[in-house]
Amino acid sequence: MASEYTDHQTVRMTEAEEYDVVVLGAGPVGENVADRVRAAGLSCAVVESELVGGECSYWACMPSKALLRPVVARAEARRVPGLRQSVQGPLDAEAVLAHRDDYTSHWKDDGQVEWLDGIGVHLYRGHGRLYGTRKVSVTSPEGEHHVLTARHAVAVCTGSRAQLPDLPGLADVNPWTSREATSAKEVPGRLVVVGGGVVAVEMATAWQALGSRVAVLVRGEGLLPKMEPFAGELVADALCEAGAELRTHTSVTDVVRHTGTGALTVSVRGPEGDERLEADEILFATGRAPRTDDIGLDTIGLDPGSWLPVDDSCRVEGSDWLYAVGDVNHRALLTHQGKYQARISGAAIAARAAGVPVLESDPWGAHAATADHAAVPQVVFTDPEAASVGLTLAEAEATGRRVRAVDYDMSGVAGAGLYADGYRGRARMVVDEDRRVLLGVTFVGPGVGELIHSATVAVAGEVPLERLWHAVPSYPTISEVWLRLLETYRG
Ligand SMILES: Cc1cc2nc3c(=O)[nH]c(=O)nc-3n(C[C@H](O)[C@H](O)[C@H](O)COP(=O)(O)OP(=O)(O)OC[C@H]3O[C@@H](n4cnc5c(N)ncnc54)[C@H](O)[C@@H]3O)c2cc1C
Ligand SMILES: NC(=O)c1ccc[n+]([C@@H]2O[C@H](COP(=O)([O-])OP(=O)(O)OC[C@H]3O[C@@H](n4cnc5c(N)ncnc54)[C@H](O)[C@@H]3O)[C@@H](O)[C@H]2O)c1
Repeated sequence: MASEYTDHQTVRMTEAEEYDVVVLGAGPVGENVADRVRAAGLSCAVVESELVGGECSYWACMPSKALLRPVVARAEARRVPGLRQSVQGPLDAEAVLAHRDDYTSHWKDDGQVEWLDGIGVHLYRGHGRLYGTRKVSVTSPEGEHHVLTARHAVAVCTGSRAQLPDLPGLADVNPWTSREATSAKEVPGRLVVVGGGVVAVEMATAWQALGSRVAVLVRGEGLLPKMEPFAGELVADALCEAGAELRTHTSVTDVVRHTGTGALTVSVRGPEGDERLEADEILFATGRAPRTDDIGLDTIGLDPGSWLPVDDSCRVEGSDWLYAVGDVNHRALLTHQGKYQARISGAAIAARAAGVPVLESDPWGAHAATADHAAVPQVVFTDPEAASVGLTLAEAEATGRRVRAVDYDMSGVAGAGLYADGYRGRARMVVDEDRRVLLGVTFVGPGVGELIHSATVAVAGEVPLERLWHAVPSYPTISEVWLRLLETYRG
């Protein structure tokens, strides 16, 4: 690490303000690091440039799920005989958007600030930057400067932002990113969605059901490429049945917004050659970039704009005081996994501050985020839901282990048939044949989001197959798919 930064022209020094721990970024992850270190009796300051609660509360998880819940509930109700007839009408888009607004507290963070206050964390509003070893400078919106010193640790929890492709003039047409897709006040007539990942499928599902005519453009083979192939296939079928158009092997080459009408012409290249699509909005759901370009990484010898690789206690490699937690370390860009890392790193910071000589850093120890490697769960809140934990078959095979995939058509489960008429879904478990434990599980189908934690327990707990036979699923629930998977494995 480089020695302390001394450019006093960049920041006017104020009297040093000292804390045990300084957290940069008050998203869900920064909040949880602060909570953990406070619970261990350390003093803590948090620096936030926008809203306490971060991307998740205002432009990601919460608004997107508030938009999707009525969509999925209506689709499921339409599959229940006796109820179907009552839910044939369109969604009340205005009411759905109003519900979404309530869920984001109308983009106000008073509640979260009160919570921080309640746990005794000092909030500095403003843009924070590292300022040499264990120091953070903050410039408030009013132009006031503070230099905070951390006695033990600085935790960078600045998250990620949408990554736009490098198309000339793209910024001039004001494309939607995940922020606009989750906060838009009106339903666009025609929406082009670029990308086939989680943001793309969730937002295509939501806006198609809210009344947009959606076209999804995917440059690769299909949707949800990070999951088992059948997940993307089932979600694609459902999106198309809902009226969306899906074009694979298709890339955007140009986007023009017309003055006057405000409409867009989107030039695309696909299997049919070059074409032009007309749209009212275009959403780029093309991945994320780390928010590290302007956080003073250069003052400690690190590269601005890079993800921050960490060890299993979330400490930045080569440092004894700098931690990077949540999206910014690029381990698993998910709120629940970032919060898990916050619990682990908070405990590690507290243990090191207390002078504990040896941390519990063995796999699955209290100071090791082992689940990041072996048991990351994710639910994609589309209709049908897609939920997974651990490794896909392809990932498991790539580790060189002797593995076997066991598949089951979930329509054969009694509880699934009761849950929805004509239930369509599929399950896969990936078995480590030598250890006879599960490496990964994927469920796709209505209602599987609430099923995946059972698989997370099995994978993280490395529960032997022989013992899984004794975990008896209740009749008649969808969970009986576990029994069917075990029977299929036994043959
Ligand atoms: C549309 C969408 C839907 C999603 N849905 C889900 C979901 O359903 N479930 C799920 O688990 N995950 C979901 N995610 C992912 C989830 O939003 C992220 O994993 C999560 O927000 C990461 O939390 P974080 O605290 O690391 O970062 P963020 O939530 O991005 O918070 C970082 C905070 O740091 C602040 N900050 C940044 N730079 C500075 C600076 N220099 N000074 C001061 N403050 C700074 C930011 O203002 C922000 O408040 C979704 C993502 C998107 C885009
Ligand atoms: N329910 C959830 O858990 C949830 C919901 C939304 C987002 N998230 C998380 O947020 C993160 C971001 O999601 P995301 O969907 O933006 O990213 P992603 O990485 O999952 O998907 C991005 C997709 O865009 C494609 N792409 C990239 N550049 C492109 C280009 N120039 N042209 C066309 N396609 C391009 C990629 O091939 C990829 O399939 C993910 O890690 C995801 O796990 C989670």
